[in-house]
Amino acid sequence: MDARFLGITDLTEAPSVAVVVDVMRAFTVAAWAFAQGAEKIVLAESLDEALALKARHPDWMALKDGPPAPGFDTVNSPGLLRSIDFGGRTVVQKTTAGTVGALAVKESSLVLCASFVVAEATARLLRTRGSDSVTFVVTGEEGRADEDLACAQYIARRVTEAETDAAAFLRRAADSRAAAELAEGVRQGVHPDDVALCLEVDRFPFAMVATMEDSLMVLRPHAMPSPTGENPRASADIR
Ligand SMILES: O=C(O)[C@H](CS(=O)(=O)O)OP(=O)(O)O
Ligand SMILES: [Mg+2]
Repeated sequence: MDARFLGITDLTEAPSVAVVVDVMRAFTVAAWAFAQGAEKIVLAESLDEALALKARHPDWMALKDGPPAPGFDTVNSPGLLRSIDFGGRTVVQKTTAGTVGALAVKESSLVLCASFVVAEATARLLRTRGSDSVTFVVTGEEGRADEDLACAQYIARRVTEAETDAAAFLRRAADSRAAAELAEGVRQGVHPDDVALCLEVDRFPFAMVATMEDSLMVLRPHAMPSPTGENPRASADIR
């Protein structure tokens, strides 16, 4: 498999297959929202769009990064999300890096959103699909965020080498600037467990597939049962 690793601003055209990586924290949060029962996540272009969507659909739940804000139900923190019941709800998510990266490749024929918690399911989906060229969008720090790059490289390796050891990749993520900022309270809307939750490999047995639905980019879980026969809920169509 030919793997490219690009920052959001390096994208000159939509790749055919894109894996958008945001470990800290957007796509760890998205996975937790699905684990807590969310039906789908609408990736919003802006805070105003997120609030407008929620105004149009009062039963939807909106989340943003940074501190809590009026109109938003919660923030971009896996530790805080863990105690929320999203059963059957639609979540609208807007963050600084992750959601922007996904929207940058909305023309791609396959868009997966990923982090360590869905690494194996993401790799398995790419393996199953037989993609020979995959562009990993490293969303943080203009493509240099080491937690995102390490995760992207881990998933890429895992597509071809199922036994790849995660330890060195996780160490880089643990040593990243994002991890330090979360731990030191530089970032807002943080739970003390956030970094640890972002570093859990294969916590969830689903990949996350984003498709365009009525002009909105919508993320859904895509069950990737393991060879041992687990059969997690939910799926999304892949074009
Ligand atoms: O919530 C996050 O960790 C970041 C935003 S910031 O760096 O804290 O301002 O957003 P993400 O898009 O999840 O990287
Ligand atoms: Mg990030």
